[in-house]
Amino acid sequence: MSQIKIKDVSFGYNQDLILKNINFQEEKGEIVAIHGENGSGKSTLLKLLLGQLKPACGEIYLLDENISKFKNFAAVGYVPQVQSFNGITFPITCTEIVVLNLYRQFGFFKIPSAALRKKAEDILCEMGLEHYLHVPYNRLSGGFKQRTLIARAMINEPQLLILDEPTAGVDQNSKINFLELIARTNKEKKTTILIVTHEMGLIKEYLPLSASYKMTEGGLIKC
Ligand SMILES: Nc1ncnc2c1ncn2[C@@H]1O[C@H](COP(=O)(O)OP(=O)(O)OP(=O)(O)O)[C@@H](O)[C@H]1O
Repeated sequence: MSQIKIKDVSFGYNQDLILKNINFQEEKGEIVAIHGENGSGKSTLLKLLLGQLKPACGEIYLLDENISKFKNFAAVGYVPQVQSFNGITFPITCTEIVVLNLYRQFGFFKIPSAALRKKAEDILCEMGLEHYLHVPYNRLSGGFKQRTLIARAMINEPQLLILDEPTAGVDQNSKINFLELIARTNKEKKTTILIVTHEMGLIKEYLPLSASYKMTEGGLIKC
């Protein structure tokens, strides 16, 4: 069963196609990286995969199901760029950011139970954030913010983890810690990982990639 299958997909925000006839497949347990110039369409491809955009033509399957019918988004963890969460100005804590991703399990009153909060705290501790559980997210360093966003994605124990430029904007040590964490997660939990990156050299050094692709002129070329 393919975890991701993209078949002859094209897409444009207007008449001009950004993605042209893309074909791509990723199997269970693989780690695959995509890189490419700014504006080449990497984030657009991820938005199509997450069902946020609809292809002009072609088909997309997630966990063997057509994206147009796909509902099991708890099985797909998405880690956005750290910068996309930098706009948070209210004092939401790390634990709250993580527990909110369990909203499907909230009960009648739509608030998280003590057990769910404990689950969020446990995963943050696993990520080495035990001293930051109640610290407002916007006071954390870039590396710790990134770990919080990974904990948020991992709390649903996803089969598939999609990472959008996870090493951008964090220091070298945090990058390496993060990549070691991703490699460990893949090995121990057999999580399938798709990673969009500008730092292919670093990714290749620290992750056992099954394949890498370059996005260029609307196409996806295997490297
Ligand atoms: N909502 C939108 N409406 C119109 N055009 C858009 C929209 N979002 C992105 N684009 C355009 O689509 C193209 C691809 O953008 P995209 O963000 O997918 O590239 P990217 O490869 O992820 O870039 P980067 O590496 O800079 O993050 C760019 O030319 C961008 O300006």
